[in-house]
Amino acid sequence: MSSQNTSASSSSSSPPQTQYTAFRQAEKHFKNRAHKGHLPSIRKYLPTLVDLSRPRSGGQEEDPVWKAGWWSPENDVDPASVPDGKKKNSKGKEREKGERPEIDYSDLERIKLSDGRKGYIVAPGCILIPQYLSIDQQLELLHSALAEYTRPPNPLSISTHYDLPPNLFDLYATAPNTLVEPKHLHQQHAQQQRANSEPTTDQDGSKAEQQPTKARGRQLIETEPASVLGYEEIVARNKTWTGDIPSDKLGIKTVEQVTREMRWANLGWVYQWSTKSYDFSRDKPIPFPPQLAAICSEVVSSVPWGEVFSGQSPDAKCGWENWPKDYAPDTGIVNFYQIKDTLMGHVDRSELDPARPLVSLSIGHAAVLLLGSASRHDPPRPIIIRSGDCLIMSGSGRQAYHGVPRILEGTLPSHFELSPADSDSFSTSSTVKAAKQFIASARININARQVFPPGFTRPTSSK
Ligand SMILES: O=C(O)CCC(=O)C(=O)O
Ligand SMILES: [Fe+2]
Repeated sequence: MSSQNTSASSSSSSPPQTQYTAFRQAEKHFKNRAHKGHLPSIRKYLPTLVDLSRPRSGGQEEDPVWKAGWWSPENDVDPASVPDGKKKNSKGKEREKGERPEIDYSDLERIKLSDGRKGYIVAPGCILIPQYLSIDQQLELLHSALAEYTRPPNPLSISTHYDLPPNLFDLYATAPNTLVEPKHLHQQHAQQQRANSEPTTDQDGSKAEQQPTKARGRQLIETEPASVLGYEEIVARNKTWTGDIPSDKLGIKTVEQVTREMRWANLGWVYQWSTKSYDFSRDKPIPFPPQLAAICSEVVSSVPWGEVFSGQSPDAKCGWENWPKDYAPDTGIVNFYQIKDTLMGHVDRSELDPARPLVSLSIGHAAVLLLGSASRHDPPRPIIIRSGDCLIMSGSGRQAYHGVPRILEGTLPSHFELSPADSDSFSTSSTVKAAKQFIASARININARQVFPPGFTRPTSSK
């Protein structure tokens, strides 16, 4: 979890390229939207690129990434070297598709799950299972993510700032012009707001979006891993935390606008973005959705963990022997990305067990996911992550930097398209139709984790 923002990187005030870490360089490459008509070249990253779910050439479903022009040779041009007047604009004409290169996966170790599916070890402890979710599961999760997981008491990125109706997504479907008031109209926090208006900066010096202003980003602060701090220290530190402060810069909006601004929904144990830790002052977590827990536990129990960690001495002791029996997610984040949104490189280290699997499911548009190592100085591997893919991060892979610098426009699989049958049919519910409308310009990522290792007893005195 890290700072998610919507701004394209600026070049004028940024430090020279050499000061950037390898992770940041890749991030900037894929984020760049400064040159219209030039998508960043995916081919430039071909030697390490992973795109395991792409439909076979000549198959029934055309590869949407290819169809959208991401392989086009024109994208290999360094946009900075094209004089302004000569910039090509692909608007109005079909993009040149280029040739789909073959990708060499010989360095990826393949594993067989107990249900017969294939998984690929894309980094130590990190397994990509292409097309793990069936089309029906993708459609069901799309609907649950929007219509169920956004309901109270689950916190949403926008709930700090707006007085939200409890049935937000029903209204999005049936009365999208319903007005929503910002909280600051009722609450006075003038002093804290002034303090909060200082911009935050990430390690490379680029600005992380200010959370209060746009009610969407996440503030970045570096903290020690929860497994190092320990439960009692986290509880002690959080005693002074009084909650996030509503922005004073927001006006009245419609339900449709705030829903499109929503960046995340929190499941289970509540994560505090500003302290980068879970709120352990509650007796128990908000109940985690059982169907989602079942999907995540099932995939974890079907992985041959012994093979995944064979030959990795530090990971040999990470406790993987127990996961098939006792993995039970108790927290999760649902990320909602509009096409221009990005998620900055980060490590998820707020769970008390630093090695237990994080299960990450993708729905809707494809994206470029950068997966690095525990150091930002190692070049990350770009992975085209597509709807239905499942990525599991575990063992030392939980310390790996990762981020989503680009959502790939034009890559929505056809099963999400609103069909004439959907539009005419009274039996298709309004929220099912609205979910398809939402995903037409979005990607959803649902990731599940387990904060407490099984058998952990919370000291009652320190809650
Ligand atoms: O969107 C994704 O695939 C990754 C999300 C993620 O890394 C996070 O929420 O921590
Ligand atoms: Fe993450």
